[in-house]
Amino acid sequence: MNDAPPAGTIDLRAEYERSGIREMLDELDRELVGLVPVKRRVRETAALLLVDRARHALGLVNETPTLHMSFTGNPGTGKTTVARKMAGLLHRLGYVRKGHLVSVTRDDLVGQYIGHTAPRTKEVLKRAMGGVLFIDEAYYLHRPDNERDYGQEAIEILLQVMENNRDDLVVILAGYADRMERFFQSNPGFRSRIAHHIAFPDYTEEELNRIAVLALQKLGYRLSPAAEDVMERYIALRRNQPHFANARSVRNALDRARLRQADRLFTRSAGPVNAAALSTIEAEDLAASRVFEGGLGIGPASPAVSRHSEELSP
Ligand SMILES: Nc1ncnc2c1ncn2[C@@H]1O[C@H](COP(=O)(O)OP(=O)(O)OP(=O)(O)O)[C@@H](O)[C@H]1O
Repeated sequence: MNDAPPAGTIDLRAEYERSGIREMLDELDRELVGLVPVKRRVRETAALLLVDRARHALGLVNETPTLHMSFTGNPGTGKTTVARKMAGLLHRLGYVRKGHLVSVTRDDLVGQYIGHTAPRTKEVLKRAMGGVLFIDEAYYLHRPDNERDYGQEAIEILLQVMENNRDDLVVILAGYADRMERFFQSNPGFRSRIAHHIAFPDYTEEELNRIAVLALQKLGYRLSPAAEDVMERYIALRRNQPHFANARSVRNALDRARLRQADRLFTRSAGPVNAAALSTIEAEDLAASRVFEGGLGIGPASPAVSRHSEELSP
């Protein structure tokens, strides 16, 4: 029996399996909580590229599609993580040679003195060739208040490379949606070179809680039931404080909780500790956070008094 499709046809399903794209999309689904619209867009992009490859193979097109993208959203919403996955996807489908991600900000591209910017930008572009160049807070390249800003030089080089090296470099511009929109308005060259705009929503409290559990699981830790409640409160409070950075704030909080757990075990354990003690974050490890200054948000003023609240009361 011959599995090859009839001449002049292409089995898209088989290509999907063979290229490893399915595996990659499944991984994206498993590893990232929420982000439903983003995952949908990544899946659509994969389908578009599979179809483009098939069209190439049948001689219907011979142009490389424009793959430059913009990822907009607040800090810690998964933009860098998804960009890394996107780089892998583009590599598996043969759109970039190596599939690595080079993440930069204005300071990596723009020099402080005359003559420093072009070599800097070119050096970054050289490193990124064959992969994805991720420019975080890309709008800082443009300083509308200063016409002689060196950022303009970097912009011009980038625009040229985005046009001429489309077959070996994908550029992703990332940052806050409103600032990016203003940046595109004053730099139409970028807008016209970007084909895919993906918006990253903020996580809901429930998603942030799931992110916490998943991140700890990956590290081989767990929250005690009482700590789960404190985590929920932590997220509810932290979300409304300045400098909140979605999943990143959650991960940082967990890093600090692990430090406190270690300190607690070290200084207060009377005898030997078992695996459970070594892998459990207790309520107090989280409750010591500055976010709770002024109390744990538990008591008459708090509408959601939990079943573990008495354990946390002073
Ligand atoms: N949906 C998610 N599920 C699980 N972990 C996530 C999710 N989104 C982000 N994270 C984790 O949160 C951290 C921050 O994510 P990432 O760096 O991708 O965000 P970002 O949008 O690029 O933020 P910034 O631009 O501020 O760096 C990473 O450790 C990442 O693994």
